[in-house]
Amino acid sequence: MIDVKDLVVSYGTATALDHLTLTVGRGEMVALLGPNGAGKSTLANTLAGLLKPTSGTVRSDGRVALIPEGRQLFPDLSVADNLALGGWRSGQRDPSLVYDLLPRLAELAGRRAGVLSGGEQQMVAFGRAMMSRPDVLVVDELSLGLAPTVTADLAAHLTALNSEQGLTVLLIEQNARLAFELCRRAYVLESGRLVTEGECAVLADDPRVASAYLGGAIT
Ligand SMILES: Nc1ncnc2c1ncn2[C@@H]1O[C@H](COP(=O)(O)OP(=O)(O)OP(=O)(O)O)[C@@H](O)[C@H]1O
Repeated sequence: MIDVKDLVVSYGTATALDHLTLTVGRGEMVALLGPNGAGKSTLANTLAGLLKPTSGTVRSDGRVALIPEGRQLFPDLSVADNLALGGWRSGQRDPSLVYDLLPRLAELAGRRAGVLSGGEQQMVAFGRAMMSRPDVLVVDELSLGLAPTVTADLAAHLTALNSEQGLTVLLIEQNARLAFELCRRAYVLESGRLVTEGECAVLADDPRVASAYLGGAIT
């Protein structure tokens, strides 16, 4: 569903992704971990078509939607208008599917996005992505700055979409515990290169991964 081969993405002379190869199969939910500056958002933006590869290829079947880092809402527009912008490319005007999925958004529809809490804003970004009826969802930092209960609520929605509707998900996360809970497989990126990949259960027992991302071994 997502097939990235030998991908190089540069900003001028600075290389952010350095010959990256990874795949996410149809209906899979796969995690991508990495420290600040590893190139995670660069990959997300390239998958969403916002950045062009310098070399290598990025292929995906079907429509790709992005929940961008920092949400990137239009703060002066209403929640309903932010959602409508998400449906612009696919011609999807009716937000009722998204309101069925995330009923709180129907209650917030008339509110200005800029006055919402961080969790509510992330829900709007989630709903906006779903307005395009994606086959593949790239989530750039679901949990960033959110309370654990809010993150858990959003994660439950994501898991349901993946397991019940077969949505393919690439979950980019700083919170490795969350990523390992939600995903079976993960890739670890550092300085634009893959340093390890595999089953989350195995990675969690890898001392390098545990000390860098889990604050010590998982018990
Ligand atoms: N617009 C830009 N112009 C120049 N360099 C950039 C630009 N955007 C990102 N970079 C650089 O590319 C590298 C990868 O950045 P990127 O934002 O993809 O990392 P990240 O893993 O998402 O980091 P974070 O977790 O902090 O968001 C970094 O060295 C960053 O400084």
